Amino acid sequence: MKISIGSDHAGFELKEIIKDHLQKKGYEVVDKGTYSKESVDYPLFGEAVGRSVSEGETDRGIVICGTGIGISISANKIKGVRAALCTNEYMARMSRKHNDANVLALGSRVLGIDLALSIVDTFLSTDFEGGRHERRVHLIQNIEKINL
Ligand SMILES: O=C(CO)[C@H](O)[C@H](O)COP(=O)(O)O
Repeated sequence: MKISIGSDHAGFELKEIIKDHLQKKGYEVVDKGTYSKESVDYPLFGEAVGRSVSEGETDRGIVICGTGIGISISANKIKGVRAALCTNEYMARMSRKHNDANVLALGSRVLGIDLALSIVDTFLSTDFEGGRHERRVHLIQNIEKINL
């Protein structure tokens, strides 16, 4: 599985830790920045990861800012992106099982490193359940078609 990852300055250190963790597990990781702790604007990185997933360059995305809120809002503006802001493993599991989320958003100022890594592992190892949830995901996709 190919993963794109992006963060602002607040998420930079956690991004590097997650990138290293994923590479050690054998994932191919595409780093969309930022590349230092210098202050930057999170929408640029939410957009870059969102486009990477939406255009099929990568299978899943991970976006990180201080709270995870701004960068998840930004990624969700890209057509085809279902970004889920998760603060625990249950949310990560359900974002995959029920929502078929394709981008995980994390808050570096909210989560400890161990919890963040276990949220990432849960997100990447859980499959979409389909069934009634498929109908609901299609309804989300319909909203995108209407709001051109
Ligand atoms: O969480 C965020 C957006 O939702 C940002 O990381 C946060 O707003 C950045 O703040 P600052 O410029 O004060 O470091």
